[in-house]
Order: sequence, then structure tokens, then C-alpha cells
Amino acid sequence: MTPLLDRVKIPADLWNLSVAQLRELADELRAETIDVVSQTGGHLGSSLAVVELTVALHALFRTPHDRLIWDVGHQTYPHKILTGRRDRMTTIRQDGGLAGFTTRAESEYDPFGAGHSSTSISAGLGMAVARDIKAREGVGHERAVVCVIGDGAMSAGMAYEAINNAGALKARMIVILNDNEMSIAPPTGAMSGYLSRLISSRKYLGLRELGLKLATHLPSKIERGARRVEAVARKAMMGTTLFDDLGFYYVGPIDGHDLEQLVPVLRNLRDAEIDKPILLHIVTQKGKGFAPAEANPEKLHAVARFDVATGEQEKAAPAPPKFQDVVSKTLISLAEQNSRIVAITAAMSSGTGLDKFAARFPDRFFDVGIAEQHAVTFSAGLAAEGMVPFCAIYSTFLQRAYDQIVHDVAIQSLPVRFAIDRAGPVGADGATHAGSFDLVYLGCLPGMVLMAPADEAELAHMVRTAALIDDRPSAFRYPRGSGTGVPIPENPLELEIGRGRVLKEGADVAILSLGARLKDALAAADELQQRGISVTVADARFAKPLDECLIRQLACHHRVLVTVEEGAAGGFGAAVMQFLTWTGLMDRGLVFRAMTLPDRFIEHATQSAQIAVAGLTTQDITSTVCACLQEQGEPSRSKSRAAPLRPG
Ligand SMILES: Cc1ncc(C[n+]2csc(CCOP(=O)(O)OP(=O)(O)O)c2C)c(N)n1
Ligand SMILES: CC(=O)[C@@H](O)[C@H](O)COP(=O)(O)O
Ligand SMILES: [Mg+2]
Repeated sequence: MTPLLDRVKIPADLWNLSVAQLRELADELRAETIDVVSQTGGHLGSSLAVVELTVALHALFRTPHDRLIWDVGHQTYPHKILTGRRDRMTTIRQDGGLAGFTTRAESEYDPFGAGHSSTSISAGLGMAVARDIKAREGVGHERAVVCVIGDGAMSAGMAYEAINNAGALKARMIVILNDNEMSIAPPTGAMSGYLSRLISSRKYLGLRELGLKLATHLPSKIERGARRVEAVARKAMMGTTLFDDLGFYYVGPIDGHDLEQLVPVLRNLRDAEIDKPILLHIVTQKGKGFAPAEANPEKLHAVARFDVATGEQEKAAPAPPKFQDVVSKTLISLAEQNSRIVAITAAMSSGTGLDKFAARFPDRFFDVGIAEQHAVTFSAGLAAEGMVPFCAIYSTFLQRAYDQIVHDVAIQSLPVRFAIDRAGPVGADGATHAGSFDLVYLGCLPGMVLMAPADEAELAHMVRTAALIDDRPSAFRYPRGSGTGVPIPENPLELEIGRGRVLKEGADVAILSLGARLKDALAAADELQQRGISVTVADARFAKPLDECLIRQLACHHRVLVTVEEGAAGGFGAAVMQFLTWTGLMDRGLVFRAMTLPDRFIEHATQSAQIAVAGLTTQDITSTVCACLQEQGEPSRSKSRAAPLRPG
């Protein structure tokens, strides 16, 4: 039963509710959130932590006129329910449904899209400054800007760059630090320790204390001198905080689940004429109100569908090991033999499988927090001193560290090994999390060794190969999910750098695959064979350096050459084309096609649906080949007898 929630169609329906009614509404909203996520899966724990905050913010601020910016956006299920999207919540993260994060295209109540962390304060500051510029010009509207950022997201440099700027600009904005003392995993780092000490060293402020403190900032009620007295008294009583020192007005910590506190405090902050940015520190609990999520916040950060009564998540069908687990297993076994091997993650220890490495080698594992830029340069420093760093970062998050890869790693030719997880489409997390660009942004870097395994056995070989590359940077990129079920070698091979392999020989057409689409290339070859078309299938293994010898043979002995990769245009296929054009191989009647991700962002859906949207299925490869042959004339006639190709 959700009698109050049923009356809320838009946030304005909350404006006249009493605190007691808001309390009831929060209870209904929490139950609804649990119910929805039990049917859809998704980011549960973070959403449950902000139920009361969401209610309070929508009760007090005039969204969408006032700007409410959620960091990451993974905690916005309650926000979506209150902002006109309740009836579509069961479509969340599915094909054609609501997104799992905030997106501008989805709702005017999402003024800034997210997915990656620690952007909210910068975006909010931009909006606050835009407001003020327009006001000086006599256009635009007075509006509040409120950013909600988690304690995990506060480990990223970008948050401090924004605080640095906002403090100096004395921007009028409210930053709410939603501190649930959890990132996905327990947070790491000195800043996290600082926030914990801030909470434990200051008892929660009582209402009266808060009221007094805030009242001093309402100019109609106080005198300048009194303000100064308050500031001095506050410092003497509580000590100043880092945020105060950086030009913010710090308030807190307060209990973020207590609407009796949240509502008056937020009202005061909304109305106070404080000539500097405000930081409200609230303490919440990840998974609040759902016992299994409270008990295991890491496991229930993001969930599959689950049973509301028990919290038991839907079991995935039995499947081969996940790619990330192959990486960690191989790395552990290599690290047993090489004490220089160390592993680095940026807040994704379980996602990258490195939690297992951490359990085995706690002193050789570093979770640096959400700090991808630092993770890369930290790895570079380790490499400079002869360590063997494996820096495991999702493809999409590594984008943030591009200059560090170029300037700190590649130019110095330092042997950092990048384990690039979640390469290619990732499914429900959608466009913000797709690993689309790494082949492009790494493939253009001089000296880089760039590998992509076709399956989990190949991945194991590549982990070992990377460990042995000690004179330059290397990377291997692998998809989200399970392998193909091939046996994983106990003793992985050292691959010859820049050498591909041929899996099937034919005479008419060559398909050169990079990465996990190899199985589709082989299936397409079978289909084409049945139509009388003879197909060679090769696995490039390396996007850089290219196997020029293999490409030359494929080009010389086939009428059509098609490359396939799960990456944006400009990556592997483009490098092959560059080689073909500069060597003149393209001028001899060869028909060449590079099959890549399309030039558009692919929305959330299942991974296989995204591959279909991208046009990278078996069927797509088959029809691309047929279209190429058609262009050449009679499909079944061979250009020449195939010369034997180099064996794999
Ligand atoms: C740049 C970047 N790195 C990593 C992630 C993965 N990630 C998503 S949520 C999250 C934890 C965020 O913790 P916090 O900000 O405290 O939010 P909470 O989940 O506790 O609400 C991480 C590491 C990300 N979204 N963006
Ligand atoms: C919000 C966020 O960025 C992460 O929680 C992400 O959803 C994790 O993705 P994986 O499930 O692929 O680890
Ligand atoms: Mg947190």
C-alpha cells in the first residue's frame, strides 16, 4: 500500500506535506524502490541510502527549476520514482527503458547526466556561475544549485579541483556529502579516514545547535559582529574542517535518515544568504531499510533480481569463468613466482577480480580509490623502479587517465601493464560504461603493445605475455562477462609480440578478427562455406603492433578482407586500412571493410542486443562478406588459389 506515493505525480506534490507525511512517504518510497529493483536488478544499496534525502530535497527545492545534480547517478531510483517516471521503473536498464543513471534526454529533472563519478561539483559550479553571469546581465532566473556526492566519489581528484574552484569563486551552491562510509567496497585512503574522523570526533549536531548556527547566517536576524562571534565560537568548539579552510561553509555531520533534522537544516541552507558554497555532511547507511543490503553492502551495491523476503539474488545460469577471474587467477599464479608483480585498482576490486589477488598478496595490492589518473601515474612510478605493475581499470574509466597514459607511461616507455576490463558493450549500464574507445585511444600511441583475447585461454596467454614485456607499456582488453568455455591453460604461453594466428584457411574471403567476436567470425565462415564461399579466419591477437606479414598474406590471397572488432571506428580496422593503403595492397582490387561499433552511443540493453545494434553479429559478418563479394562480381569465384598461410 502506497497511499501517499500514489498522490505524488511530480515533486511539487511534496511541497505542502508535513514532516510526518514526508516520513511516511519515505517509507513508501523505500518499499517501492526495493520492490522495483527486486524485479529489475540494479543499484540497490546506494538508492536505499538516499531515500530520506531525496524526499527532503524534492520537498524543499523547486526542481527542475532548482538544479539537483546527483553524482554517478546510480542512487537515483527514488528520485526517478518521484519525478514522473514511477510507471516506467520496471523498464530500468532494459532495452528502450529508463536508464540506470541520470540522463538529460530522459527527464528535465535530470539537469546533468552521469554514470562516471565525481563530476557533480564541477557541473553544479558551472551552473551556478552561469546563473550569476545571466543575473548580472539581467536575464535568467535565481535558482538553487544542489549537488549530491558520495564519500567514495570524494576520493577523485576532480572533486577537489571543483572544490578548489568553487571555494575561490565563493559560488552560491550547496554540496551534500552523502557519507555512507562505503564506496562499492569499503573506501580506502586518507580522505576517507578524515571523513570518518570528522564523523566520530563531532557528535551529530542537535537540532537546536544547528538552528542556532544556521540562524546566524540569515542576515535579517543577525548582526555582522554576531556572525563573527559565531564563526569564532564554532572554530573553538569544533575545530575547523578542511572544507571550511577551502572556502566552504561546512555543516554537519547530521543523520541523513532523520527527516526531522534534514528538513529544517535544508530549509535553512536554502534560505540562508551565505556568500560562499555550503557543504552539508550527512551520514547515511548503504542499503538502509533492507536487512540483507545493510548486512552486505558490497554485494548488494548492484544486484540481480532478488527475492524481497530473503534478499536471495537470482542465480546466473552456469557459465564459464568470467574474464576478470581469469585475469586474477593468472596474475596470482605469476605473482607467486615473481615478487615484483603488484596489482592496482581504482575502487573496482571485486569488479576486476583483484579482490582475490588482494586476499593472497595484501601488501602487493593497491586500491587507490576512485582515482584513475593517479592509479596510472602511480603504476608508472612503480614501473620506473623495476616493479611489474598490473593496472586493472575498466575501459570506460581509463578514459579519464588519458594524459597520464600518454605523458607518464608511453612517452617514458614505462612497462605498465593495463588490464582493461569491460571492453566493448557492457549491457545494462549503457553508453556511459561501454568500453568503446580504448582501441582508438591506445592504438595511436607509439610503442604501445595492445592485445585483445578471443577467449579466456588467450587472455591467460596475454596476461603472461604482458608480465614479460619489460621495455614498454602493454595492454590487454577483454569483455564483461564469461568466457567461451575453453580450457584455461595451467601454464600460459608467452605470445610472440605482433603475431596473429590463422584458424581456418579458405580462398575467397578473409575475416580478420580482433578479440571476442572471433566466435562469430568462425560461425559466419561456416555459414558462408555452406553457400560455396571459401573463407579464411584469422585472429589478430594484437591491435598493435600489427601482424603486417599476416595482413599482407590475407590481402594478397583473397578478394575480400573484413576486420571485426568490438571497438569504435579508428581502432584496429583503421590501422589495418592504413597499412593496406600505404603498402599499395589496397590498390589491387581488394575489397576491404572494417566492422566496428557504429558512430553513435548505444543505449542500455543486454550485451547481445547491443552487439546486434552495433551490427557485429554472425549474421552481420555474413552479410557484409556477401555484399563485398557482390561488389566484386560472381561470389563463388576465387581470385587465386590460396597459398598456404602461416600456421597459428
Ligand atoms: C570514474 C569512475 N570510476 C569508478 C566508478 C565505479 N563506481 C560507481 S559507484 C562507485 C562507488 C561510489 O561510492 P560513493 O560515491 O560513496 O557512492 P555510494 O555508492 O556509496 O552511494 C564506484 C567506484 C565510476 N562510476 N566512475
Ligand atoms: C555505477 C557503477 O559505475 C558501477 O557500479 C558499475 O555499474 C559496475 O559495473 P559492473 O557490474 O560491470 O562491475
Ligand atoms: Mg558511499
